[in-house]
Amino acid sequence: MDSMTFVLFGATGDLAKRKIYPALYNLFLDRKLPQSFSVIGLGRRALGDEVFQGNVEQSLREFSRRSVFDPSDLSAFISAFRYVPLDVTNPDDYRKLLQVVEKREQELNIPQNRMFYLSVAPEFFDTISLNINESGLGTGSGWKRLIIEKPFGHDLQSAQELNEKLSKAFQEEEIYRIDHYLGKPMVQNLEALVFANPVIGALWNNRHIANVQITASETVGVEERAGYYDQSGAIRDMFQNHMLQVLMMAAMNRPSRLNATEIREQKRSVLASLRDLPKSEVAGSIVRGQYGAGVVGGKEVPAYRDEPGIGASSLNDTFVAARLWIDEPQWEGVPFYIRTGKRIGAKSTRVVVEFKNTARDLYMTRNESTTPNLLVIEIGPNERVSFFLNGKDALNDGQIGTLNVDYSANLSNVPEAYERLIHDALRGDSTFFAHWNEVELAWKWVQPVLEAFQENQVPLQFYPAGSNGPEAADKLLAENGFKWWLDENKTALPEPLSV
Ligand SMILES: NC(=O)C1=CN([C@@H]2O[C@H](COP(=O)(O)OP(=O)(O)OC[C@H]3O[C@@H](n4cnc5c(N)ncnc54)[C@H](OP(=O)(O)O)[C@@H]3O)[C@@H](O)[C@H]2O)C=CC1
Ligand SMILES: O=C1O[C@H](COP(=O)(O)O)[C@@H](O)[C@H](O)[C@H]1O
Repeated sequence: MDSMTFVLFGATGDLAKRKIYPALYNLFLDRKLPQSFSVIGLGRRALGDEVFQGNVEQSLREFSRRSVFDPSDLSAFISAFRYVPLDVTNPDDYRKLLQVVEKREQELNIPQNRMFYLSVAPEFFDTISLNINESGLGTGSGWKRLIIEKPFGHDLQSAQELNEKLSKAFQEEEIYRIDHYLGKPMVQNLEALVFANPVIGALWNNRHIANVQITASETVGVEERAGYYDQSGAIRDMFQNHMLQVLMMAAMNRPSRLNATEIREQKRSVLASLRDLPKSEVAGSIVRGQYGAGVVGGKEVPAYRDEPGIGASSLNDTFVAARLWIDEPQWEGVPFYIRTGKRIGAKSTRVVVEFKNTARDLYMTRNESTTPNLLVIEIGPNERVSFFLNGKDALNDGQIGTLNVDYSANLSNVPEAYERLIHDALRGDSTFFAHWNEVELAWKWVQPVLEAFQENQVPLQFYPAGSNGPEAADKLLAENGFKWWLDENKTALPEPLSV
């Protein structure tokens, strides 16, 4: 791997502390960082190198997935860190930064390969990229790359404007837009499950699949992010990015090769084939919800409108459910349902594929009922793949019951999303980053939904905290003769045989 300088904007912030430093440290211990590297942290605070290095060490002790710290590893890692006070809006500060970067490159005798990581508020993304360009930081003799956090715009127009500005300083292949869902092992695994298993791949079409359900439910509420979340809602915070990324990964066609260009092209093609949802039809296909007071994990929690920083009449969506259609022959007639919400009874991110129940008629002649075969792919908090099949229950006169073929991954100590993604970016592999084409198409699809919400054309459905979301989300499936398949605690997955 190329030696490089990692320039971190937002080095004193929450994300750096909780995710980026632990990720870099784990990569260092796993020998996945280059032999020589330099990290330059930036923020407005006036810190010296030593204090900064102490803060980095503190964050490792608090947030790293490893709990044992070898002093020599730790000091070798920490010694790569320097701090430069910088206001992102001040061009002079970038010139000072350039001097420090160059000095470190000379000391370490490394090429001018520079990774710029923007872990700051999105309103600074364009200013920073412009200043990187104008200060000479971005015109060294090595490569330059930009890792950029979400959110990428707050609607179609702002995303296009941002992209336009970024593209003045960075080529598309130099931009790595983080979507941490793409760093999750089971999201990455969707491709292998379908394309490395002919037995599943052969069924991956409308002849065999009745519907696909993608859920990301969370038990947490708005937490301390009222300012951001009340302007964003579930539709921007989760749906436009993470949920549509999972949809693309689940529904893409077979790539001819397993490289970034091919996989991203197949993903793009899923979004390009999504049936448009005109504003006038949003209310028929989208459910918009907000949590009321309730009980989550045995604890009483307040309604969204009573959360600190949220207005008493906020119409913000904390839950969204949607029915989507992909206008490709492979998926004709197969509804894809997506739902995501906060303050739901259980934390669960999963894809459930319901197969057509063609065995039903045969077994009905014996007064027995079969359950549709289900493939359940749990993305988090556990990683698991389960097949729910039908079989004879020896303990019940050989009647048909549900067999569960279950694979549970023990991923307790595997690299977490930020490690995998930063490692990929350092290697120049953009497969699991969001390409502009995907981001733009995602905003294009979502834009009429944003407008319909804004104009209050979609009724806001209240649901008690701790429930599964508004009943209207169940009706969305019932209209097509389906129901949500939930997790074991929430009863609706078929009860497996005890044999
Ligand atoms: N925190 C999280 O879990 C997640 C965050 N994100 C995204 O990551 C980014 C960072 O979030 P987070 O770390 O939570 O934010 P924080 O508010 O915790 O940190 C913001 C950082 O920006 C720096 N900063 C603010 N203004 C300036 C300025 N004018 N010049 C230079 N530096 C400045 C701050 O440093 P100082 O105060 O020293 O100036 C600080 O280091 C955001 O885009 C967010 O959306 C995405 C997913 C999850
Ligand atoms: O990006 C975000 O994701 C989290 C959910 O992530 P997960 O990995 O825990 O599923 C969500 O809570 C947050 O609001 C959103 O900004």
